Amino acid sequence: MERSIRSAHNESVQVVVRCRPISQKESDSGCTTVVNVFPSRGVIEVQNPNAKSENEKTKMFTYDAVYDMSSTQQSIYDETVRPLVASVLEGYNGCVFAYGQTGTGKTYTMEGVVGDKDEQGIIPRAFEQIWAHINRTTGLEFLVYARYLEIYMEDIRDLLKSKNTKPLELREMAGKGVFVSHLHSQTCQSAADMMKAMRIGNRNRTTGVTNMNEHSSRSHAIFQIAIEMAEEKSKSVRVGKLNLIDLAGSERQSKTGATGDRLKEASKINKALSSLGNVIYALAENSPHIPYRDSKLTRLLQDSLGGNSKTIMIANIGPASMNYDETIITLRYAYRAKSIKNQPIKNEDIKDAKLLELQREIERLKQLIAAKGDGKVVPDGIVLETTDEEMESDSEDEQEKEREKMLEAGKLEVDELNKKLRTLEKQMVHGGKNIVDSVNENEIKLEQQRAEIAARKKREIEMQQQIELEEETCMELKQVFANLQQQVEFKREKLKRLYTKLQSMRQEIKDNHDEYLRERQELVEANDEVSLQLRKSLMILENFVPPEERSRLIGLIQFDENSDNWVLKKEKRWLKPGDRPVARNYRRPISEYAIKKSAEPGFRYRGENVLDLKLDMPLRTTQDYIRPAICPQVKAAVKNVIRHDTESNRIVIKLSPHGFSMRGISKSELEGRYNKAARNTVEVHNNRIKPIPKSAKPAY
Ligand SMILES: Nc1ncnc2c1ncn2[C@@H]1O[C@H](COP(=O)(O)OP(=O)(O)OP(=O)(O)O)[C@@H](O)[C@H]1O
Repeated sequence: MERSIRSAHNESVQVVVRCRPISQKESDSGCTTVVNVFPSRGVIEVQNPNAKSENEKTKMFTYDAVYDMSSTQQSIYDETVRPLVASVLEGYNGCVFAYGQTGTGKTYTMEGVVGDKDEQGIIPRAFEQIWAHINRTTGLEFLVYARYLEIYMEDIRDLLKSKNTKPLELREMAGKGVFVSHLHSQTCQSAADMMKAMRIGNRNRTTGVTNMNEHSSRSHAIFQIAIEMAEEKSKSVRVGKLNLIDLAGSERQSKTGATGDRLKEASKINKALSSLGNVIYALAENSPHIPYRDSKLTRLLQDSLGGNSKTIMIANIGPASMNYDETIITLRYAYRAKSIKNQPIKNEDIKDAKLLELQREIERLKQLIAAKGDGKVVPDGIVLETTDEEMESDSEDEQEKEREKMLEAGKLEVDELNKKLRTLEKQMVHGGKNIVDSVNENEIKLEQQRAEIAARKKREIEMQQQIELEEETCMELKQVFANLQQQVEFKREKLKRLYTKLQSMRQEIKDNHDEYLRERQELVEANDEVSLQLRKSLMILENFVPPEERSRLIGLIQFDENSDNWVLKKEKRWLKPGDRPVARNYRRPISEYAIKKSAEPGFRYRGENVLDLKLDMPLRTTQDYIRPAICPQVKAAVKNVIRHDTESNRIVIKLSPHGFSMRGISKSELEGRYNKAARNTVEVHNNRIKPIPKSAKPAY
């Protein structure tokens, strides 16, 4: 899709934080509330329940807006999301995503209680706003479609299709950015249509139970809405796109009680979220490399973070003391995200919009119907008007019959075309259609008032933050000191305040440094593991793969941008006459016997790639050797015989005849070795080591 070339202005990602009420489970387990929210100043304060010093006690963060436990779904929507959806309706890209620890209210904020007017979340409210706008706007034609996908364990799934479909691929195209290929687009004609799509998708979404949340979202879910709009009969189309994202929760495995598959799932979730954190970090630091390619989530969010979208991040936190660490991590991420700058641009004059295609098809059908409808054209383009000569040659009756038959067929075709036209026209929505229903004076006034209040509140927070900042610098100037003592007192007070601030900043730097060290350690460990794997693979390649096969593989390997992975190209093999094809890289049962054989364990083809094979380990190893059990009586009898024989110097140790020649040890050398340990008590005779009777003299 082309984008208009317009000078874009920088706009920061808007970050808001919402703290949910303490849950019954948390208060039952004796947790206290450690989060204080100051909505009028946009400030969140968190008390460290395990603080060892005064400096560690309170942490303070400032955001664009903060919402406390009593905040309503309506206020969050009106104050933060409504202006963004209004921009999308003008042709901008918009993105709202909820981030936070598991069980902190991301799904509640994004979806809420579906069907409950007060409790419904951002997604259903956005549907209402979009359709209220369309129904009120006259003179515009709209084409609206929805897509719903989830990223589960790094696989992309279409939530509007049945659950067991193949994972979808990510693609990247110049001018179109990153997109998911073959994702189903559901055309919508009302908010109800969108709600239906959302319900279908939610039924297909992967959820599970964890210690922290009974209905935990185990995947990242993205609801995409595209709104194409054009003035009637105009060829200039604008497209607004909205991404509404409910991320899976960040979590500590120990807290969620994850084991087995759930643990694997959790580590994938954490990996994707940590790559999101890395992208946020790199953008905030203005790093030259932004690691978007590290996960599918970050690739899909590329436009929303540092791209051409207007973006709101909603960081969800819980107030309980037991979640202090996770809360701080979320607040830090959110704080970093504040400095990300996007360049939103209006998508205008889009040449490959579906709306244009639809308009063209409708126009074509209309022309076809008009041509067929006036009775001149029947199927296969036969012209019904007959010439005088023809009239003369055929009988009138026959001609009449023929004509009726053709007209009938023509009518059927026109009906079919009309049906098709109606279906296509239905997909396109003419703005202002339900103007009577939706233009309720009071409702519009109320909406305007809400928008005004929201804008005023935003201004107030900004002003308050500005005032607090300036207060520190201007206070001194404003103060008129009665005497020197007062001045000293004031300065001491100021110094104290600044010192506290300095201490808290030092602590924050220390915490950040500790976190950095921890992350670095994790990276080093991950790197070590990857290096080990690499070394192992290289070792196999160097020692077990013939050089010609190795260079063939190197020639075939290439990086696939779409799957973001290395793949083996298909090799073109030109067979010379008489050559027999050899199975490479795959098993190729060619006869019934081979098929039967291939089912047997250990069966292999000559041409198989050894890299794909697992080592056939022996069924038993020497380590597994279990001595045969000997009954104690037999053991005692054998011991007794040995003792008796040793005492009477009759023991003979039989040597393998190869022992000498293989090792090249001479008779005298062997005797020397044994006698060194056995104090001149053995002799070698006819390959046998014999103890020398105590009475006899050594032979040398
Ligand atoms: N602001 C709120 N007011 C009232 N209840 C809330 C609020 N936020 C969350 N809850 C309740 O907390 C519970 C967990 O919320 P939710 O499922 O939305 O969490 P989540 O962050 O989406 O979790 P996960 O990451 O595991 O999917 C739900 O029962 C929800 O109703």
